[in-house]
Amino acid sequence: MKIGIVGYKGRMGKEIKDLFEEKNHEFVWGYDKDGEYFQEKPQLIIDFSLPEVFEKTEDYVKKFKVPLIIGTTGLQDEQIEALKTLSKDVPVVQSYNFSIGIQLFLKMADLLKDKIYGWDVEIVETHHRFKKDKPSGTAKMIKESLDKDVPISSLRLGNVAGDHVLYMANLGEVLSISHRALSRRAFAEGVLKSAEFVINKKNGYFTFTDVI
Ligand SMILES: NC(=O)C1=CN([C@@H]2O[C@H](COP(=O)(O)OP(=O)(O)OC[C@H]3O[C@@H](n4cnc5c(N)ncnc54)[C@H](O)[C@@H]3O)[C@@H](O)[C@H]2O)C=CC1
Ligand SMILES: O=C(O)C1=N[C@H](C(=O)O)C[C@H](O)C1
Repeated sequence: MKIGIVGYKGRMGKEIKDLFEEKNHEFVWGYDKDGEYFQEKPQLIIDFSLPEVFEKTEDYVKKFKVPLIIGTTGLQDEQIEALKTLSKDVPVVQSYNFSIGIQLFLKMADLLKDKIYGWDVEIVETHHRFKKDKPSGTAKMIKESLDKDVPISSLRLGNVAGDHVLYMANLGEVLSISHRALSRRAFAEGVLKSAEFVINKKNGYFTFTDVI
């Protein structure tokens, strides 16, 4: 595959570029703060940047008419709507977490959500000090999967790649589900799976749940 990355100079951008190149795919196009890198037209675009870059990504996806995989967090509702509109013309995969472990976490949360009536439920997420958004996109996905208003606590500590814990307690016991990304590689692997999934699709809106 010949890939393009929005945010290619960032932490995730570099991890994704490295992984794809290790697997003999080619990085041919990029967009970052200092503009465009152009070698040739990409076959798909991957966006790990910031919500304020979204419109630029949208323009490039329309211009190249290629699939989009987007992991940028903190998107506004209107931007998610815009992705759904875009997906009528090109395939789109959107997720706030591309790790397999978080997919399993969401399945466990779904299994438990009807069985913890009256329990205290809280989410704690911990990330590196450079993270711009709070709470994390993953914490928002976990909360959404529970169908109820659950408090989220956010810690910003050192270089933590991404920890999420769902605590559930009654007066006699505490149950928790926890996930720790040991590095950004786990997310990049999910992006590669998504690229293989989406590359030959014509259009449609997908999440990482659809991919695995
Ligand atoms: N969905 C997932 O599995 C994951 C999502 N993320 C999300 O990915 C995004 C990026 O995370 P990191 O790589 O850690 O951040 P980062 O700050 O290292 O990288 C962001 C990149 O976007 C570029 N950028 C910022 N403003 C720009 C502008 N106006 N125009 C063009 N480029 C611009 C920066 O120069 C930088 O290279 C965040 O939203 C983060 O929450 C991060 C890890 C996993
Ligand atoms: O910014 C990060 O680093 C991460 N962001 C995502 C989020 O906001 O949930 C996913 C992951 O936890 C790392």
